[in-house]
Amino acid sequence: MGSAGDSWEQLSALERRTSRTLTLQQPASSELEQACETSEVLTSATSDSNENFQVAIRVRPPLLRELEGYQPFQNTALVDTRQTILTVSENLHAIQNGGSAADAGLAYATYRFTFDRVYSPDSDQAEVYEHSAKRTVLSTLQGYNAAIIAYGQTGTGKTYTMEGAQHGPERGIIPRAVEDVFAYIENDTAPGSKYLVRASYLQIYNEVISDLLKPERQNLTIKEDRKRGVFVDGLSEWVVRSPQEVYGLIERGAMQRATGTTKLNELSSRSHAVFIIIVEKSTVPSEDPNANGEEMEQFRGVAPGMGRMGGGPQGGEATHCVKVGKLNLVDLAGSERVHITGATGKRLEESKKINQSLSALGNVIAALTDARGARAHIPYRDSKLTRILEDSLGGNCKTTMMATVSPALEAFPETVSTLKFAHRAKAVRNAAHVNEDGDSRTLLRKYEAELRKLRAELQLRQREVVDKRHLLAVEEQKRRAEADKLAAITALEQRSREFMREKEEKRRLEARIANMQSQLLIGGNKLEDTPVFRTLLAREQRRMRDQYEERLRELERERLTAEQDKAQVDRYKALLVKQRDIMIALTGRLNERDEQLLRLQEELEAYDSHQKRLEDALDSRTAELIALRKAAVEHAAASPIKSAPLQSALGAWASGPSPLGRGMSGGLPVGGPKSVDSNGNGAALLSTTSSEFSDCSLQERPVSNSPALALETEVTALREQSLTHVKERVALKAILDDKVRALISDIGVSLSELPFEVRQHPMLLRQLLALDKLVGATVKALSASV
Ligand SMILES: Nc1ncnc2c1ncn2[C@@H]1O[C@H](COP(=O)(O)OP(=O)(O)OP(=O)(O)O)[C@@H](O)[C@H]1O
Repeated sequence: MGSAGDSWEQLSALERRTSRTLTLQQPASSELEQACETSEVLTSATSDSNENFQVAIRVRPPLLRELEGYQPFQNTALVDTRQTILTVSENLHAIQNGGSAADAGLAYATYRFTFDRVYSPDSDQAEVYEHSAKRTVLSTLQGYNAAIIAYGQTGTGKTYTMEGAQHGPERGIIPRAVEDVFAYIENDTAPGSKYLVRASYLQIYNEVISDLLKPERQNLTIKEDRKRGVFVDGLSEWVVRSPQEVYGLIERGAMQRATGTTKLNELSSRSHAVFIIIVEKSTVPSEDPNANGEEMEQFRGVAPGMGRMGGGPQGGEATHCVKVGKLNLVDLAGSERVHITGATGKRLEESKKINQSLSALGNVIAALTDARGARAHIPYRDSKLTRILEDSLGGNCKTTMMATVSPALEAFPETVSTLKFAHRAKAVRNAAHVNEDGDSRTLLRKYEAELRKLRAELQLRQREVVDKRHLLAVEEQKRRAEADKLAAITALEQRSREFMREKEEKRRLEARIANMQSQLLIGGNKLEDTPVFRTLLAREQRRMRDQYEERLRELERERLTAEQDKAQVDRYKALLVKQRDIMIALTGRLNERDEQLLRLQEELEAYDSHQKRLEDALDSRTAELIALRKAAVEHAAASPIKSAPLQSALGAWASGPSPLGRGMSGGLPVGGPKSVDSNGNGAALLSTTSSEFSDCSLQERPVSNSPALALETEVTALREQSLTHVKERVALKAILDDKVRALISDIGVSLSELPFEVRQHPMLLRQLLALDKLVGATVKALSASV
């Protein structure tokens, strides 16, 4: 970091560079006139108008300290009548007196510059504002970025020009700009236009950016984005609705601004201050059907008297056009020569920083106006000041640079330096364009959206309030109705009590009357002793007796009917009980029959299996018998010894034709005992066969001890057993048939005994049907199994 002297050297070097570029050299030996001509020629070469970057010079009046200094005051600045040319000379007196260059002397420096506007010490604040600020300020309302930058040596009137007094004719550019902005909005009668104004105030002190409206926000950083351009992150923005609100902010910020007393200025600004006004303007095309006055009124709530609004509650956001203009009002700290100001310590540090940043500003201007063509690199980032003013210098901005100078001879070098700097700045070209915001990020859009939301909420609340009121009214009605009801009940009770009292009273009176009547005497007799009374009484007694008797008869009839009904009911009950008992008995008997049937069935099965075993045994014995007989016959035929008894025993088998030849197999009919038909006819067949066997057994009797005979005997016994079984089965079947028939008949009888109405009872009918089915199935099963 260099010293303040170094910084000043840098500035001087910049001046030298600027001088070279302009070839505005101090006249060497030529006449002053010649120098002036040279100057004029050179200035005219760069005087082409640049709408977006205007440079104006203000020469302030001499201050008291200059007028009353150790040397007599000597004016060095001369403004031409057209207020565009400024001549500064160390010997202006000579020129003013029509002297020649020779008169002025070569030792005196003289410069002539052309600017967009030059203000003499006679120019007041209003004039400066009207010609050099107003247009720039109003361009903000059209959506342009704009900047008014006050530049100059310390104590030359930068703060005076920018701020001036808050009221009265000495108001500076800032208060006038604020007034103009609000006046313009007030007068904007275009339907659908609405505005939002907000303000910020910052300072750069010792290369630290701080928020003058929120002093706790220090050391803020600079950022940049496509939409907002360069901006200070975290800087507070205050929505303002009137010039007074802005003045309040300026006052607050001014109290925070770093100032100090220097040799050249009792209240010197030791920081660069930037007051920022952002104006958002929303316009709605007149044909927008959503346009109405309501929105305007709503918006007036935020910024009273801020123009005509449009856009319905739905906002017609798609058709809204929002322009955002930003106005930077910059009051730079003044450059100073340390050896003149005599700064030390803190002041010296401040001076160094101020000069450094101003030097950076000079470098940016030099880079922007380099005669060799636009330089690729513009050193905006060399200081906070140039970074913040990036848009204003060579960017998207309409800028007015207001350079202030002192007319005093003692400030001549600084004046020349300032003028050269300002002259160089005239070559800066800005490309300003309207900032239109198509998206919803502008504060105005956000406010509109918020307003719509709040309005909807308000409507809802109002509705709720109405609903609640209605509810309260209903509840009040209900409460009143209940009170009325209570009152009516109380009145009714009261009436009832009164009625009861009256009734009691009446009864009492009647009793008294009766009592009194009973005590009345007619013709010296008591009333009840009179014949008329007795006749009437007897008639009345008769009538009453007749009535009672009739009533008694009626009661008797009713009693009889009731008894009959009861008897009927009892009968039904008895019938039902009987029916229930019958059903129980039937069920019991059925169960018994079931068990019997099961037992019989089991017996039958046992007989069957036993019979089958017997038949098998019979078959095997018969086969054995046949085999034995056959062997005996063969043996007898083959034996040389003919045994008569044997022949006799073999009988027809040995001599006659074979029993097999008569269609018999082994002497037994095919099928044997199995040929019993289902009708029991097999018994006859069996007995026939048995008699044949009987014949055989008679022939075999002589050889009773032979195995064949024994077998025959056994077969005969088996046949008899089998026959017995068949008979038993037939008998069993007959028993079963009888029992089933008896059961069916029992059920039939039981049913027929039931009274007709019981038989017709639906439940009984259902049970009977079920029973019938059960019996039928049982009979069928029995028949099949038997
Ligand atoms: N045009 C003017 N008419 C009358 N008085 C002026 C004018 N310009 C400046 N002054 C006075 O000059 C003095 C210094 O002015 P000012 O403080 O505005 O200078 P500055 O450039 O802001 O100084 P610094 O850079 O030190 O802050 C003040 O007293 C101010 O009132």
